[in-house]
Formats: sequence, C-alpha cells, structure tokens
Amino acid sequence: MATTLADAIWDRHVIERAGAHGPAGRASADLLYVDLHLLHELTSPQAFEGLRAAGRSVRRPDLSVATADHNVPTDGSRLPLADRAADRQLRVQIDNCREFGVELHPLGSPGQGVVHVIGPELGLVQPGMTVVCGDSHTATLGAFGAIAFGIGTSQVEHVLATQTIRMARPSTMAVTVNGALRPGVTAKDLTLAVIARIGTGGGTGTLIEYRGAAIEALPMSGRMTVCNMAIEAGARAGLIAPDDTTFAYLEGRERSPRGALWERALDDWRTLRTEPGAAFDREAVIDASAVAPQVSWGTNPGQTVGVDGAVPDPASFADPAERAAAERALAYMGLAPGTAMRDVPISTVFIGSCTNGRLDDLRAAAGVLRGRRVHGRVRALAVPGSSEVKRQAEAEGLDAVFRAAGFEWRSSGCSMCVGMNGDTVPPGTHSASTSNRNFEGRQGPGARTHLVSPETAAASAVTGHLACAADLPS
Ligand SMILES: CC(C)[C@H](C(=O)O)[C@@H](O)C(=O)O
Ligand code: SF4
Repeated sequence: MATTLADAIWDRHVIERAGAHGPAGRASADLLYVDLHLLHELTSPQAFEGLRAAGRSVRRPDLSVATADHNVPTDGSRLPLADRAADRQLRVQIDNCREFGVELHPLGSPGQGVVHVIGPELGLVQPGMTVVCGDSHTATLGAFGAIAFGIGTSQVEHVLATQTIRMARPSTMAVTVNGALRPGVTAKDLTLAVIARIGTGGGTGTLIEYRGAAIEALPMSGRMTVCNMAIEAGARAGLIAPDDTTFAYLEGRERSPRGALWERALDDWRTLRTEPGAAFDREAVIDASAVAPQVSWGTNPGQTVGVDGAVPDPASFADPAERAAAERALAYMGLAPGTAMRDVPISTVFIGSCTNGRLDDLRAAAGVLRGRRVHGRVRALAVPGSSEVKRQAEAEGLDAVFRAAGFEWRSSGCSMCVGMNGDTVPPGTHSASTSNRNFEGRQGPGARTHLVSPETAAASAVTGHLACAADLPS
C-alpha cells in the first residue's frame, strides 16, 4: 500500500508497536526512537529534577541541545537579572545542563536564540528525523521533512532518560496549496489563511503534510513559518517533503553531514516523499492566488480576514460555538462588527518570534521600512529569532534600517510573542505582531494582538493602524 511521508518516517522509528507484548505488558502506543531532543529553560527544570530524584543520567546527551529563550530579556541584560524568577530559571538551566552534560546556548552566548530558530540554523534538524522539544511550536521543524512535535515536561524527562517516546500514531492530513502566491503575499498570510479556512480544530490529532506548487516555491524560512502554525490548526505537527531547497539550506551547516556522509544522506533524503496514491485521513485544497495579506481580528488564529476585510458580525456565524467565540473575542478586543481592519489603530509592533524572526523576515520588513518612519504613537520592536540572525542582519545593515525608521533593535528571544520577559503590549491597546498566538493576555494583560506578516507589521508601524505594504505611498 502506498505510504504517506509522515507514516514512512514514523515507521522508521518504531521500536515497539502499540498492542505488542513488551517487558511492561501490552503497549498502549508505539514506542518511538527520538533523533533529536531540543530543550528550553521553561519546560525542562522538573524533568531534570525527576532524573536527579531517580538517580538517572541523560541517555544521549549528544542528541540533546538546550537554549535560553522564553525568559531572556531582549535589552542586552546579562545575569544577574532584575527579574528574580527569570534569573533563577536561567541559572537552574545552566546548572542542569552542566550536571547532565547537555550542550547549552545560554543568554549572552553566540548560539543563543529561540529554540526553533537555532535547531535549523546549526543544521541539527534533518530530513527523516524525529525531533521533540517541550514546546508546541516544535512543529516549525517539520519544514525539513522531519516529524517534529511538542511534548509535555513528563515526556521531556522520559526522552532525557531513554531517548524514546511512547506515542499513538497520529492520523494524517494533506493541505495542498495549488497555484502561486500573489506579489506581496507571504508564507505567514498563507498559513493564517489556511487556519481561517480549516479552523483551529481543522487539523486536530493529525500530522499535516503541506504540499503543492505554492509550498514547493517557498524558501526554507517560509516553510518554517507555515509548519510553525500547524499547531494553531490543532495538528500534532506539520511537515513538508524535503527537496533541493531543503538540501541547499542544509549543505555546509555546522552539524550537517559532510563528504561521503552528505552524499549518502542525500540519497536517502531524496526518497522521503508521499508515494503516489497514498491516502490521507483528511484533506484540504487551497488556491494560493486567492490569498490576500491577512490580519487576525479575534483571540484565536483562525479569527482572521484579509486586510481589505472588516471585523465580522458574530451573528453571521451559523455555528453557535463560533458565534459565542466571536462575541467574546470582540468584547476582549474592543472591536465593533463592521469596523474596517485598516481602521484599527495600533500602539505596538512586534517583528520576531519562531514564526517570523528569521533573516528573510527581517529583510522583508526592512524592505518596507527603508526611507520611512514609524508613526508617532507606535512603539516598534525588531527582535531577531537568534543571536546568529542578529549578527547576519547587522552584517548587512538591517539594524541601521530598523533604527533609522524608529524601531528598537533588540537581542534575540521570545520577547513580545509571549510577554513573560519584560516585553509587553500596554493593556487595552492593539499590536501588529508577527507571532503565532493572539490569545487573551498573550502579549501581556489586556493586550490586543493582531497576527500579521513582517511586511504588514512594518507597514502598520508606519501608518499607525493596520495596513499592508501596498497601502504605503511609494
Ligand atoms: C512555553 C511553551 C510551553 C509554549 C509552547 O508550548 O508553545 C510557548 O512556547 C508558546 O508559544 O506558547
Ligand atoms: S517565540 Fe513564541 S511561539 Fe515561539 S517558542 Fe517562543 S513563546 Fe513559543
């Protein structure tokens, strides 16, 4: 029977099948081998604590890599931090990684950055792998043709101790994006439009394979943006079949295979595709040419419209649950039905995160900002996704473009994506943010988040209200 890419990768990693009789009795789910375990400071302390209490060691420290991202300040501060809780968490991480022999990229080190940004950058994430991390947006890494998913802290401990994970095989979904994106329309707009279309529950329990001409045309940065938000459609993970774009990105990276090993890896990676005729449990087909720049209006990523659109009337939703969600969202967002999205004034712009904090994203935003100024009422932050992205951006003068426009140029971290590191949106005001979640309070108490692409964030910074790049006078 023809196999999907996700099933093929899964099968390669099964150690014990669900239903099999093992030493611990009948297995409730598959036992999978984990090729790469990424860690950050927020979801790993209790896992290391558990190992310590049980007198266990890390089974494969060589396959485990940690970084500091959620809690780190982005104003250039170093330990000791004024924020006592963050300070403690970052120190605990340093101690844990030292004690258990895990490679760590701490605050202030050249390899530090958002965990989902540094993995690919180092060449750690490769086609055909299983990758886990105690973080839902691990889905980002599926862009390399890997099965990459978020796990809970007790599973982090299990993986540290055994390099395996017990997990039921997800069902499969294909999201096929035909045609080509129009000029000015980005991977972020596409991934938001997909969620608006299939809903935040549209991918529940599945592993989504994104495919079709519009996906194949995306660079790795855009593919990561798309897979990053698979989780916001309810999926366990997203993935994209590896191709020459993937291989070109990986070639020569610090941890990529070299020489004969590279050739051997390529031979294998080229086989990683969904076989013709393979059946998916669910399928959605999207026409890329119909996608416009997107802006979210509500408090989940599916509550999104084109920038030409308006805040919908909750009464227009046939589904009672959706109607109630829209009512609640409008109350929180302080928006009236029928308001044109362009009429929403913003206080804050955030360009960064594991969704849109890579070099291509900063280049795109800088392209819009060159020769322009941020509106007087707007505070705008550019936060590189990693210290390496920051260095590269500075090497090509992007920091100067952001600064000249009136942006703050910060150090890398999760920053305003999550509002737990000192970077927040003032209560009751609106932000244009390139992150992936617009939940209530996500960017700070009372913050009203509008999810957008880097280009749209930059254009909104200039106009002081939600706007796309095409709105700006040339
Ligand atoms: C803190 C972490 C567990 C969380 C996640 O799992 O995604 C965070 O990164 C987020 O984006 O909400
Ligand atoms: S940048 Fe945001 S979404 Fe990504 S890992 Fe950090 S908090 Fe989570």
